[in-house]
Amino acid sequence: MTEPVKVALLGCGTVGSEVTRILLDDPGELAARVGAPVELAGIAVRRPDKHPELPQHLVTSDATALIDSDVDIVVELIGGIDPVRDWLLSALRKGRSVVTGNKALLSEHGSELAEAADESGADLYYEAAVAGAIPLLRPLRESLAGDRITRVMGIVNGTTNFILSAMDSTGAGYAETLDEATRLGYAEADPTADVDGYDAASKAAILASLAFHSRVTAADVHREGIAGISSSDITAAKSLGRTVKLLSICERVTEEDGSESVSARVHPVMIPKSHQLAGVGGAFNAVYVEAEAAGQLMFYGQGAGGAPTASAVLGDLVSAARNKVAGGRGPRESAHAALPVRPMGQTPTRYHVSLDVADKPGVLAQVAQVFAAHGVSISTVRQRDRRSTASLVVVTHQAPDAALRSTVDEIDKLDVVREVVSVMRVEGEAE
Ligand SMILES: NC(=O)C1=CN([C@@H]2O[C@H](COP(=O)(O)OP(=O)(O)OC[C@H]3O[C@@H](n4cnc5c(N)ncnc54)[C@H](O)[C@@H]3O)[C@@H](O)[C@H]2O)C=CC1
Ligand SMILES: N[C@@H](CC=O)C(=O)O
Ligand code: NA
Repeated sequence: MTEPVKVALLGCGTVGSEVTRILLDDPGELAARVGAPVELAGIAVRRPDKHPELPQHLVTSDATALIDSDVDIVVELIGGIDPVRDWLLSALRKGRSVVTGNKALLSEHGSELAEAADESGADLYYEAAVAGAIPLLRPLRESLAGDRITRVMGIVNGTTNFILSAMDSTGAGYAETLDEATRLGYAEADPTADVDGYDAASKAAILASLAFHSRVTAADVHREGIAGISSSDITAAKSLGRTVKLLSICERVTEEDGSESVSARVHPVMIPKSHQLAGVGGAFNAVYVEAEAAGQLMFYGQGAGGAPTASAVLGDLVSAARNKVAGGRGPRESAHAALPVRPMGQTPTRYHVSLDVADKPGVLAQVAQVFAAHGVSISTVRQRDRRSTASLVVVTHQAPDAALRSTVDEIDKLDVVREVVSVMRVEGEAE
C-alpha cells in the first residue's frame, strides 16, 4: 500500500470549510486520482469551540505544531500576512508543499516564498488566489510558457462586480449590496480590501508577475477602487451606452528607447454595453489574455465564494500530492525578465468627463482650450441645455494619464464650470 499524503489545513472559514467537506467526502476517489490516500492530518482554527461540526480529533488551535508535524502539504486558508508568512516560509523550508489562496501575501512576499520553495524543492501553488474557480494561473505558468503574453485584462474581484452589476441593473444602493456580498462569502474579512481595489491590485500583481516573468508587487500597481462611484457615474455611463466595471489591466509596453516595461493598474472603467466584459454580472470574473502566437483567450467563471474557490484549492492539492507520490515537483515559475514598472502618469488612457457648465457663449471653446493646452485630443463632445446651466460630456482620445488628470484639475477651476459631475476612464468604442 502506498504511503498516504498527509495534509495540514490552516483556517476553516468560507473556503476552508468547503475544502474540508470535499476532502472528507470521497477519499477513495481522491486516492485514485493521486495514486495514494490523501489524509487530512489536522485542521488549525483560531477557536476550536466554534467548530463542533468538524471531526474533533483533527481540530487544533496550534498551527505551528501542526505544520511541524509529519505532514507533506500545508493548505493555508486564513488570509493576511502575519503570522501566515512565517508559517508558510517555515513549511516550505522544511520541504512541505504549500497550497494557498492568499493573494495579499503572495503579492507582497511572493518572491521570498518562491525562493524558499525552489531551495527545498517543494511546490508553491495558488490557483485560488486569482479569479477563484477559474483555471488561470496554471495556463499562464504552464500552457502559455512558450508564448509571449502582451496583455492580461479583466474583472478579478467578485465583490465589486457584484456591487456594480446591482447598481447598474436594479439601482440598488452601495452599502446594502456590499452587505449581501459579505453574506454570500464573496468579500474579504475586511471588505475595504475589495471596495478600495486592494484585492484586485494584489491579483493584478500576481497576474503581471506570471505573464511577464517578472516580480510585480501590489505596491507597483496603480489602484483606484469603487467607493467613489456614484449613481451619477452609472447614469452618465448609461447615457453613453456604457456600463462601469472595475478592471485590472496588465500590459507589456515598449518604451521610446525600445526597452520593455510593465504597466499594471486597477480602476473603474466605462465600457460599451456591447463589450464582452459588460455582460459579466454578479460575482463572476472574466479575464482576457493576449499572446503573440495564441491571439486572444478568454477565461470566465465564478471568481469568489466558498465552493468555487475550494475547487481551485483541491486542484492544486491534487497536483502537489501527485508530485509527492512521483517524488518530484511541478514546474517552477520564472521571474528572469525582471521588467520595470511604468508609472501610471505615463500610461496612455482615455477619459470621459461630464461637466455642468454655465449656459452662455464661449464656454465650449474655453473648455476645449484647456484640453488642447495639455495636448489632449477630444474624440466626442455632447452638449445638453438645462435652465441656466448646460451639461457637457467630453470623451477624449488616448493621452498620458497625467496629462488627462491635470486637464481635469484645470477645468474644475474654470469660472464657467459649475461642477465636474463624473470623470472616468473609458475602454473600447461605443456604437
Ligand atoms: N472567500 C472567497 O471567495 C475567496 C477567498 N480567498 C482567500 O482565501 C483565504 C480565506 O478566505 P475565507 O475563507 O473567505 O476567509 P474566512 O475569514 O472566512 O476564513 C478564515 C478563517 O481563518 C481563521 N483564522 C484566523 N486566524 C487564524 C489562526 N491564527 N489560526 C487558525 N485559524 C485562523 C478564521 O477564524 C477564519 O475561520 C483568504 O486568503 C482569501 O483572500 C481566495 C479566493 C476567494
Ligand atoms: N473577495 C474576493 C474573493 C476572491 O478572491 C472577491 O470578491 O473577488
Ligand atoms: Na483561479
